[in-house]
Amino acid sequence: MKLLQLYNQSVGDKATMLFFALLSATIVVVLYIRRSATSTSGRPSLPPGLPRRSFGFLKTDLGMPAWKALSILHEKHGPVTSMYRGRKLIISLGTLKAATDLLEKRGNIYSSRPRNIMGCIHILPALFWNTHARVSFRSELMSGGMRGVNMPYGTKWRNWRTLMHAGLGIQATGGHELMQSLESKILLNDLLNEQDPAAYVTHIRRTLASISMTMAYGRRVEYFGDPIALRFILSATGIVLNDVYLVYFNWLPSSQPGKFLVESRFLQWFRRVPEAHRKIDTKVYMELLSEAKQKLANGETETVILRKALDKQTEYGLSDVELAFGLSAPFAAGVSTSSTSLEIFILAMLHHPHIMRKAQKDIDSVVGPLRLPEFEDLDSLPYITAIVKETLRWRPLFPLGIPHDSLADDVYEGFFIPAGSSVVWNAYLISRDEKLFPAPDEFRPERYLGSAKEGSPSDSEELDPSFVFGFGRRICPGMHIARNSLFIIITRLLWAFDIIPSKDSDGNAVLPPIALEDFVEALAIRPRPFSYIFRPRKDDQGHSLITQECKRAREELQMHG
Ligand code: HEM
Repeated sequence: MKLLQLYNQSVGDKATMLFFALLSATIVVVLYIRRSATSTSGRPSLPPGLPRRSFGFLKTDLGMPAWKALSILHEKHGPVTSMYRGRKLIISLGTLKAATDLLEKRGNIYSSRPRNIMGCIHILPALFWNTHARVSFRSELMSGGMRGVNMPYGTKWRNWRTLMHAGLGIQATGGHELMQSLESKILLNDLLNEQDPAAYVTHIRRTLASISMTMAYGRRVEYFGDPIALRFILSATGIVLNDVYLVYFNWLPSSQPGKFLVESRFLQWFRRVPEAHRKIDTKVYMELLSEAKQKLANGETETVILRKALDKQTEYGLSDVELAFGLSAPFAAGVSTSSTSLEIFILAMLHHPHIMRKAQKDIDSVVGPLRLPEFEDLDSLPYITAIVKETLRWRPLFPLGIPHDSLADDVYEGFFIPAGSSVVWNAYLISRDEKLFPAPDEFRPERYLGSAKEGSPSDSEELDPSFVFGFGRRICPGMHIARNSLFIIITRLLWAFDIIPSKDSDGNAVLPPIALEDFVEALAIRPRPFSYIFRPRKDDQGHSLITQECKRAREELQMHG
């Protein structure tokens, strides 16, 4: 018996050893074959950067924000660099020229999006480094692939994009100005009456939420706690509600390994939560859609996107649910982006009071005390337009853009870019390009004005940080709406208030940090919550003007549905 046990044990040990020897040999052979298959002999090499790790599915923790890590790689390797995230090749473009050359001029190749089954598009940069993606565009499991921003290049995306252009494009922007103006009048009044500075931000978000919701569904967000709007904000922007999301965001990449995990049958337990969320999202969007349809039929609203979507529904073969998801885009993509930009503007004013005073002087001389600034003042207020541009450039909201996936093999500047690479543009580095923006760390609106326009690409071209809105076929369709919202809100805020720092218990002014490293890091950065005060700068007459304008705005919005 003992002999038999010893025999079994030794055979077992041998079998185990044999098994491991065979396994190791197989791994070596597979790695060798893969390496040879991807060898660069006979064709250009991949852009230099961080090579693939053998166990690439493990998290690549760079120990610093991704925009910084990739900027260091660019310093070493030039305008095109690469790194792997798992098996996914990430190509980073570090100059405006490289980004324009590929993402714009070769838009037929570089206009798709990475496949993203579980997490969110924000996860892509979030994967490089240890961070929670707090605001996200949901993806396949959570949206059934119905969110346009995540859609791969193709007919479905093009159809969705047509709707976006109809409702948000440059021709449509004029149609939204009245509503943007009325909402921002209400914002001024809300801020004037707000006693708690910590609540300012909720008024700003309400305003932007209402603007987006009205554009898509013809429905206002009257107060921040509006349940359907709140649900929508959480759902469409993916603001993290609970730890379950954090778990997904932390370990389920949009790269290939995550894809395999999600697709593996016995590991699908985690589908339940996102699918449950999708059900709730669908319910909210469908309710909003049917309410909007009703209003449209009764002539109570006129939303261009919805009308166009209904006109095209049959031609595009869109189900009601697809249509409802499609319409959620302005909200999903437009609220947190615009409100974070306003927070960045406020930070800039706290740190550069002389710029605020200069802007106020301009506004006072053009507008005076007896009326509010209007869109018609835009041409007379170039300094404010310059402040809007500088806000967008100074702290680019998407320091690495939103990844475009490539659809075909390509060669650029002698480097091979295989199909299926994720291409990001390093908006942070572009915003720091000394040739375009001398003294780039300074917040300096003057750089866009008069003889100071030393960074303009040419005499005929105006210096504009439009790269913050992306490139080519996927460029942000809401960019004009965003610029308009920023212009009217910033002008009115500066007309009505001084933006000043809060004080600590000893009465010293507290200036919040402004370094990008201090911001919350995700695909879109945002400042950590900070405090400040809107100090009214108008007399009683000015205050009653704000109150009256707000009352009229509410009535008018009521009339327009
Ligand atoms: C300061 C504000 C904003 C910034 C910085 C911004 C930036 C961006 C960027 C970088 C992209 C990706 C572009 C690309 O892949 O090349 C994008 C896409 C998008 N943006 Fe914006 N955005 C802003 C506001 C808005 C607003 C207000 C709306 C709608 C009302 C909007 C709607 C969209 C949509 C629908 C997409 C997806 C486009 C696609 O994938 O085809 N954005 N935005």
